Amino acid sequence: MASNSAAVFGSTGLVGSFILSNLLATGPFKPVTTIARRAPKAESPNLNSIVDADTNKWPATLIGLSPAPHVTFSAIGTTRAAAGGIENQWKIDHDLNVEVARAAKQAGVKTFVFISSAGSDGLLAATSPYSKMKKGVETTIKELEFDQGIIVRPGFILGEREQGRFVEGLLKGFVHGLSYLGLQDKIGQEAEVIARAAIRATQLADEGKAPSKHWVLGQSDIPQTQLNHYNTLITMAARPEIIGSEAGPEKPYPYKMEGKVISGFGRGSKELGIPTANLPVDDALTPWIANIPSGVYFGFASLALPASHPDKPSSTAAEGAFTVFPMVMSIGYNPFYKNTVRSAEVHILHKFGQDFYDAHMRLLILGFIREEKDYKSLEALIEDINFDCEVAKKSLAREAWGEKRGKSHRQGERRAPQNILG
Ligand SMILES: Cc1cc2nc3c(=O)[nH]c(=O)nc-3n(C[C@H](O)[C@H](O)[C@H](O)COP(=O)(O)O)c2cc1C
Ligand SMILES: Nc1ncnc2c1ncn2[C@@H]1O[C@H](COP(=O)(O)OP(=O)(O)O)[C@@H](O)[C@H]1O
Repeated sequence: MASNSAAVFGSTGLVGSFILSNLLATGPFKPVTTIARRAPKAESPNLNSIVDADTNKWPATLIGLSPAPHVTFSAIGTTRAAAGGIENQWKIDHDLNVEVARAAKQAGVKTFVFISSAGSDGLLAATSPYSKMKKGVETTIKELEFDQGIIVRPGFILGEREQGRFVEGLLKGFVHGLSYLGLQDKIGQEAEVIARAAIRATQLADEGKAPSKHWVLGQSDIPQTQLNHYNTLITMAARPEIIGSEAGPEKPYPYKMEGKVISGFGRGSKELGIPTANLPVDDALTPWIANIPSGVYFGFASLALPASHPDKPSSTAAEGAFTVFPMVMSIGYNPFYKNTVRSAEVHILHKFGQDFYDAHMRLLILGFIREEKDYKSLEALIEDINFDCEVAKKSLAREAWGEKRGKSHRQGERRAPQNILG
């Protein structure tokens, strides 16, 4: 059994897809196996995706995995409407989860994580069928006596479901509104926050820091656990200066997005001395963005600067022509500032003589540097961002990442070649 392999069930759902993308982007887990009815959206050389429409076969498939996964996550769940009635929902939310947990035990899985629900242990557990299903699975996991059982009990799960649900959209607005009152963490949690808490809990368990062998994370533990994740997972000393293979960007990269540069909160230049050009985050235009981990990425930005802009090179005098620059960017909630809306902000590695709001910007995202973190001081945030800039510069300076154009990038004078910008 490899101590760093993981399996994820429910990987095409809301929380499961974030568990998968966070494991692939940041986790030390290799390989990450998914067993699902459909292939997950995530791509990675470390992903072992097993697609099988017959859920009855999943337990045997899990038992047959070699090496057996060290950790297994189950975020399997559906709705009564999607399942076509409560009986069918029971077969998935209860029976399938129970079968998967039993198979995991038989396979020798050490840590089993189940995404349950906040109602599973209160008054509701006795009355609501949904809570009964979750409670039934929790009881099985406890009885199976894994080395470590982890039960995550979120309230409302906030985030864009693949199908996009209207009611959920309304709820999201309502619960986000509560964040101003300091109540959001107690009522509903972002899908990505739940996923990170689940992953971080497995790491704490491996470090012998789980409070018990059957660890239940309640609603207010969830943001706290993932905050620990931000604070302790990455230390400067452990950060690599170069990211990615010498041979060039690997799947799932590149990601592309584009749009007009919009205003942010005006903190970049004023507070940090690091201006960031913001692009609107639109899940409809860039569906991949809903499922990628929040964090710091790097790549190239092409800008259509107006003819009047002092940084517009004479060689690209034509209006609408693009100039390419290396960039580092943050996608997420900026935990230091506790934003409740996800933003995409690009710091271009070039000193500009003038702003370029409204200019059209195209991004080619080639790799992931690190997760976003909370910081004790503004200085610590600035120090980390400056280190990110160095990582981006060094990583992009390699030939397969665009070094051939290194000079022109630095001067911002030519388009990047076809093999990179496509
Ligand atoms: C490379 C890079 C890394 C960043 N990392 C973090 C981070 O770890 N945590 C955080 O709270 N904000 C992070 N930020 C976001 C800054 O907090 C953000 O740019 C700042 O709040 C400016 O916001 P504004 O553009 O809305 O004015 C990062 C920004 C950049 C460009
Ligand atoms: N190197 C750079 N990278 C990104 N934006 C820059 C850079 N230099 C100047 N800018 C300009 O600064 C703006 C961002 O300023 P900032 O203070 O972060 O405010 P806000 O994020 O609220 O718009 C960008 O939209 C862009 O027009």
